[in-house]
Amino acid sequence: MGSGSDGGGALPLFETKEAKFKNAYRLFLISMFIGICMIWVYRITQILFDDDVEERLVWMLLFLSELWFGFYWVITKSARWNRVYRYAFRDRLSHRYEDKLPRVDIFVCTADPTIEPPMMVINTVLSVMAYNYPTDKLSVYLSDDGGSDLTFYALLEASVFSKHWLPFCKKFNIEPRSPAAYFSTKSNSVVDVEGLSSIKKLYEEMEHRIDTAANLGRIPEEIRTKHKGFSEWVSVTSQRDHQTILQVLIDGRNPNAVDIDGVALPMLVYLSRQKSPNHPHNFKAGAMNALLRVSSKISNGKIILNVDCDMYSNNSESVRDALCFFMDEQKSHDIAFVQFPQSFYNLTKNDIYGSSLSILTEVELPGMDGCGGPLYIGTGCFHRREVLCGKKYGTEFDVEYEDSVLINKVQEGASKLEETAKIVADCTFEEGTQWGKEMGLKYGCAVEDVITGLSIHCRGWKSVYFNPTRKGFLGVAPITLGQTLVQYKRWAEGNLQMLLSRYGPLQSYGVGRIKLGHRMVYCLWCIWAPNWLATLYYSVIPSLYLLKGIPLFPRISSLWFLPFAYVIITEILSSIGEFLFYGSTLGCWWNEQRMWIFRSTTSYLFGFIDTLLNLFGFAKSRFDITAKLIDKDVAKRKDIMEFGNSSPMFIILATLAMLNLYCFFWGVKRMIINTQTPSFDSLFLQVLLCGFLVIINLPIYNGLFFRKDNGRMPTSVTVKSIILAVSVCFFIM
Ligand SMILES: O=c1ccn([C@@H]2O[C@H](COP(=O)(O)OP(=O)(O)O[C@H]3O[C@H](CO)[C@@H](O)[C@H](O)[C@H]3O)[C@@H](O)[C@H]2O)c(=O)[nH]1
Ligand SMILES: [Mn+2]
Repeated sequence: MGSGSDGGGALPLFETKEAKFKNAYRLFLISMFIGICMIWVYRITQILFDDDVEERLVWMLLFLSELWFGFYWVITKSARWNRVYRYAFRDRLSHRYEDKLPRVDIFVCTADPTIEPPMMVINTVLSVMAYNYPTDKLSVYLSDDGGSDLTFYALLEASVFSKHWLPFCKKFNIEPRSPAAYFSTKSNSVVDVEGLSSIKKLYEEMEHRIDTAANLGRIPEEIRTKHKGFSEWVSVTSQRDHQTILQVLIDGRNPNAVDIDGVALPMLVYLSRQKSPNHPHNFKAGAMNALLRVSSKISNGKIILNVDCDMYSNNSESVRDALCFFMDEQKSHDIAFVQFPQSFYNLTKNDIYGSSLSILTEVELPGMDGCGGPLYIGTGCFHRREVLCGKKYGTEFDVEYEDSVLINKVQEGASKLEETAKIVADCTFEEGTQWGKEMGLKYGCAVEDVITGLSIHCRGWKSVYFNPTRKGFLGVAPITLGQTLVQYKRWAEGNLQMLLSRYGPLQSYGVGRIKLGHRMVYCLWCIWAPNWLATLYYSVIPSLYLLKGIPLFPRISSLWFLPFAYVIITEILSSIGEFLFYGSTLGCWWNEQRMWIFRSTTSYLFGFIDTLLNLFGFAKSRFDITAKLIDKDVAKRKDIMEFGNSSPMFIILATLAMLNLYCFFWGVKRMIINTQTPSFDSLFLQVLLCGFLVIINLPIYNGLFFRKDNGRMPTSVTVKSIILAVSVCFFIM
């Protein structure tokens, strides 16, 4: 072991294990699938030809909905068919490669100083500067699409604070290395008290200065004179119209760039690419591509880590962990990127908006890893630079990691470097090039990350999903219902655009390169949006027919009842099982069921419509940035659902809730009073479905009628939803 870089016969740097009880689980899935087929058979055979036309139509559409759900079920379970789990051995990596570690460039993206506070951004930056990795091989780039001098100022402060923070982290080997996160953990007793209080004081002073500037609305003159970079803002008139601003805040090549212990600091660069109203800037994808080019002129790291500005590093070993997957002598040759899960630090106990993504991170991504590799989800992801720049998988790929020392030899000063690197961030630079198409991140899709990952898979590469016990990255999940639904709308829209693009998993592009199973799992996200149709149908029609007293499901005493019961019960139990097994609560499961229905009838519907509008050229693509600032008033109510405005999404939700409430009570009442209508026996499943929807919607009734706080539903929503729901019921009766 450890006999040189060829690694022949050496122990592997990573290991892959299959999930336990795989075959038993597969058998179980097959039994469920048989149940689903029986439901389809029931719909086909039981259609009554002497029924009236309307009822036959309703029945057929119900069948189509169930066909869709069954199909979607197959897709979701395909992501569970072959789960694998990865383990990295970074001690072996250090042993074999410590002096040959590659350069790593870290890209942090921010876009708006008001909804992404600079203090949060620099905490993320500091956390990644403090990785346990040779500092001369680490470069950190901040892309600021907000073009804000406040963000620049905060980064300048961070560059000074890092001289104290990095030695502190390394001396006491602390975790996590985001100062704000670290100061709020309770377990920092191992550190010496004096050291802790003095670093905390430095941090608080810095925070105070930044807050003062933020409240002032401009950077005070005495600060502006301290760095030449501020002069760039003299000519900046707007966020959307300015020249490229590139400032090397710490020049890692400079022997004077050291911390208080005399240890070299990582490179730290601020970039705000040129913006002009005449050029599309392509949101985050455009920012990433500018970073790719600028960094290639400065540090040109072979490995690139991309994080969103709210995702601080929670584990100082992540770079080394990721490298285990890139540097194994036998198994690394086709691995293009290593994706860590998106995890969040601001979740409430029962995760009221279902934003923990726990099933995605614990079940679906390991499942995708088993059949070709996880998707690229935009943050917490390590890429090989060449792959991100468009390289195909093939023999010409060199796995040689020895760094060319070229960059170090360049003896030009930082200002000279800024001048040369700046040019590639101009908005005209990409004209007539393959950037955004065959090179870099793809343009024109609301999920630039996922489609870029897919195109990499189409070029023959694999990817790896790594989910260590100590989470690699922690970020901010949206904290209001509105934000959550808008975020999902963007995702649903982007994924549907992807399905329709030439990379779409159903398209022929990439056939043969990307396996059927892998395509199926990709579909899981691609077809989120179309779910709205079947879900909406299922949450309206059976309830209205309950009101009319017409049964649409088999009676309890019929044999056809069995497949329904089997599928419903096993699906509920197995999904509860998944939640509990991965450390979630029953409450989380319940909230996730609610959010699935809410998203389907709002985010997915709107995402679907916008995709179509976009396709036919009626709408321009946009990127609604998720707010990371937590409003104090909202934070007080974090355990109840936050509505607060009269978004059209809320009107839909409220109308559906009212409709089901009405159908449930009138339907049941009529069933009891009027003996003409069919009995409970034949309406049981409909009552159950409608009752379930009523219970799911409890937070909506609460928001409509009982709450007094600012997070309640506005009265206008209450009025509109009641009128709409009542009219639908009268119309149908
Ligand atoms: O014009 C823009 C817009 C956004 N961003 C950055 O993109 C990141 C993600 O934006 P956010 O609003 O936080 O979106 P989320 O929905 O939380 O992001 C998820 O989904 C996005 C795709 O929809 C991916 O880009 C993200 O990486 C992924 O975390 C943030 O750091 C932004 O600063 C830019 O740099 N430029
Ligand atoms: Mn985000």
